[in-house]
Amino acid sequence: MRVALACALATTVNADVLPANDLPEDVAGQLELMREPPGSDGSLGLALGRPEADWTTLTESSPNFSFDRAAYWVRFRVHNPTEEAIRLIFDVAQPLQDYIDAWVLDATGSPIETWHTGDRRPTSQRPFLYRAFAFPFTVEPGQDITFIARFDTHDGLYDALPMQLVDQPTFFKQKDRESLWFGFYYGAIVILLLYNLVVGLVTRERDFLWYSLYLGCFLVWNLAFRGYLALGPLANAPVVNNMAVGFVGSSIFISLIVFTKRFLYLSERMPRTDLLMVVLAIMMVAPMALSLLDYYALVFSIEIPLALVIMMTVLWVGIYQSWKGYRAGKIYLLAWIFLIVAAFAYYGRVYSLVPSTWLTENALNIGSMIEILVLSLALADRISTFKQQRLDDQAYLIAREQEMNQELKQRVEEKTQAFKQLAERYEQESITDVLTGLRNRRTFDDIVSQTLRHRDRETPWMCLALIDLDHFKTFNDRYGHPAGDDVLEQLGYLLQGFFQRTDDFVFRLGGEEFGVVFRVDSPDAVTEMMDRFQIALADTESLASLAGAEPLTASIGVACVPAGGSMKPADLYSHADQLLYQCKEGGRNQYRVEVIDSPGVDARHLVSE
Ligand SMILES: Nc1nc2c(ncn2[C@@H]2O[C@H](COP(=O)(O)OP(=O)(O)OP(=O)(O)O)[C@@H](O)[C@H]2O)c(=O)[nH]1
Repeated sequence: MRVALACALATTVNADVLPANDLPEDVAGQLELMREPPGSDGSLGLALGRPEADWTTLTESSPNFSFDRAAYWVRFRVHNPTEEAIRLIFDVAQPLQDYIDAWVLDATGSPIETWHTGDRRPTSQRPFLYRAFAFPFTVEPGQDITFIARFDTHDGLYDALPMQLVDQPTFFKQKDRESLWFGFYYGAIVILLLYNLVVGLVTRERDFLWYSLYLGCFLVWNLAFRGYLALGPLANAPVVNNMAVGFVGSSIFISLIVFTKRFLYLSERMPRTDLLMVVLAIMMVAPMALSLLDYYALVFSIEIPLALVIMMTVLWVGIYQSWKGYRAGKIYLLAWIFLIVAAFAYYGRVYSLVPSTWLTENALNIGSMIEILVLSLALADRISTFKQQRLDDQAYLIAREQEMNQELKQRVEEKTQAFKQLAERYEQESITDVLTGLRNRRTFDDIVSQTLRHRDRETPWMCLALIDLDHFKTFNDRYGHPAGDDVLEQLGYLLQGFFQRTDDFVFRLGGEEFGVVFRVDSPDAVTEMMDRFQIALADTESLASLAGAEPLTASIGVACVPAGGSMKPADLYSHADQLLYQCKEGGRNQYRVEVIDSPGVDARHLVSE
């Protein structure tokens, strides 16, 4: 089949002698080709000794012998019909050709120039420093020369061999343009690589790091594939450069798989395809390892089909996710379409399926550049989406926090209010007598002293009445303590009802003793008040019904003093208490009123009748 391929590229008609001053643009049909018979020692002598019938015309300018262990010979003749020497160059723009031996022979068949080069030989053996292989020679006026070259492989794998024969100025002009173009291309990849690497390191987003690894592998592979690696520091270590093509080539696909898995969430969205991708990545380790053992043809016979399956799979992933409406999937598909179209254009040119133009020549570079750019943009877009998501999350958290703070504040307020009410209740309870609901002794001193201090023109007199039930012990003993409680309660009601002005204060001071703080415009009104009270006490039905046989009576001591004076509460109390005592001594059921104009002076004493 390989022989058939070689024959398909050639016809049996031998090519003409080429005029050095008027070279055809395309070498297709101008070169002669011979497949070296097995067992040949590969020497120039043996090739020259072959019958002419073994040579066929090469109809392709870029033949590809693919997998073939045989060596191939290419030959052409040039004549310089002019008066001047013409400098030409035979360019084999295939940086990965393993071995090339080339000779320029004069008309007698003697070698004028000899080269032994190829990417498996040190770069220093090249005619000059160039990423591929170009052979410069001069055709003197009237001279006929024959150029003959032998192409051989390390272990039987050829790539396309794009050939051209041009004058040297044209060649260098072309290569200057090419260098510029590649400079832009690699520069752009390096910038994108650094950008993704820095973003990955700063954001700790591993997608960027895997993508950077993919870019890094792609860059190194491309430099090796395009022959630039052989011009670098490892120029004279061809084995390493050859290993790099296979090793880094496999790495590209492994890093691409990891990136795709993460970028498109394959394990969640396409678990079966994810598994397939993992298997393919593991399989890719085989050519990687083989490349280290330098099994070049074997590496590519595994790597190429695997790469095709991977490319088809990632294409499927892109199509499926686009169909499902995932944004990342759409961008990914777009990026891959560019690369795939470019790859078809490039290889189509190699196999003469599409015309060889600047665009098809550089299709891979353009396509890969767009692919890389689109994926970088997709990643950047993802970062901005993440950022937006983070901002949204933050905004949500802030709003939630505010809401919770508000809730907390409200709860604290409610609790504070409840505590306040509770405290007020306790406070109220602490100053309230449980049985009668009247004020107890606690606030008595304060209220007495406040009322004593407060001058009022309308009611300038302040009185303190101490009311004590008579023979209450006997009542208790006779009717029981609960009945006594009822009496005290009813008396409380009575007092509250009787003294109900805003500046009247009724207290249960303890036991069956009650106190009333009240104001009057004149002390003369007090006796009349006390008379009324005694009547009320006797007439109050509830009390009367409780009292039983003996009516309930009380003794009352009332001390009155003009408010705003220097009378002390304790002294006032003591006066009232003494009056009460006198009432008890005087036979009970009576009141005594003492009017103290100024403390200790001119006290008027009024007694109930
Ligand atoms: N039911 C009842 N009795 C009380 C309460 N507090 C005090 N007492 C009783 O009131 C009585 C007061 O007795 P005394 O101080 O001897 O006074 P009295 O019997 O009223 O005699 P005089 O005051 O001298 O008329 C006692 O028997 C107390 O137990 C109370 O809250 N409820």
